[in-house]
Amino acid sequence: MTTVEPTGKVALITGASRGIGYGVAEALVARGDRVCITGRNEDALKEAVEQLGADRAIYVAGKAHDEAHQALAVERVMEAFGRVDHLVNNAGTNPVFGPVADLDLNVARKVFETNVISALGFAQKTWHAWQKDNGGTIVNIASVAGVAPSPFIAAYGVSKAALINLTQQLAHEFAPKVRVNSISPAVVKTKFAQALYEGREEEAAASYPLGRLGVPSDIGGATAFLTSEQSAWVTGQNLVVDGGIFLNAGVG
Ligand SMILES: NC(=O)c1ccc[n+]([C@@H]2O[C@H](COP(=O)([O-])OP(=O)(O)OC[C@H]3O[C@@H](n4cnc5c(N)ncnc54)[C@H](O)[C@@H]3O)[C@@H](O)[C@H]2O)c1
Repeated sequence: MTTVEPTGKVALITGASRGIGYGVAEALVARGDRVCITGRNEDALKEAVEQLGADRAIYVAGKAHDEAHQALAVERVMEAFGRVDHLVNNAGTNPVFGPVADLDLNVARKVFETNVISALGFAQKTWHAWQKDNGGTIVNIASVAGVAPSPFIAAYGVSKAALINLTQQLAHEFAPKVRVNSISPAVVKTKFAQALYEGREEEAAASYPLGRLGVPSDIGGATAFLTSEQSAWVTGQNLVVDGGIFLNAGVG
């Protein structure tokens, strides 16, 4: 049970039983929002809801790219809370690491489906709920790999670049009712990114001007800003949250 004063606002967050999505859910619940988290693993979702507080959180299990799941999730949020204010498209995948010349196109399709089509579908379904009710905000969790190319993760990088462009498209079309922004993190300590720093975290952290890798609450804080009135005149932007690592691009 939480004692925070409720904001009356409701957020739908995809892929949020762990990692960055969970960090976002924690940040929004901590300020008094109610949340609906989605993901594929029902046990993990149940546990996450218990930790967030059953008075503040619900879950809907399913695959983010499945249209029926998208519709159901929005429907459940409306049933449970009577409104939706924020959509955070966080679910994402990167199953391959290797040269673009050998990239399996079926894998590339799957990456696009999860990283781009899911966000597009959830935005559509939420938009239709907004038409009957209030406006709101969308935050798409992109990546620094969508801003500058990273070798050996072409499908992922291109999908995140598409997500950043989708953010701008939606920001245009959904204004003035809905503000749409993206966040592009560098390496954040989650299961997804573990292979990038495991056994060499100190060395990896040293290349960041702020001296450490990201943690989910860093992205939670940025999302809290972009879903608050403090960012009321911000739309169509991609907020790079990277411990300053991009500053090093100009060095050497
Ligand atoms: N961790 C990083 O360094 C980093 C950096 C930049 C961007 N990101 C992005 O942040 C987002 C979250 O990543 P994370 O690091 O927390 O990873 P994670 O693996 O810890 O969490 C990803 C979540 O998305 C869910 N998910 C994946 N595919 C799904 C699907 N088809 N349907 C429903 N849920 C699905 C997973 O089950 C999991 O709950 C992703 O979009 C990722 O691309 C992560």
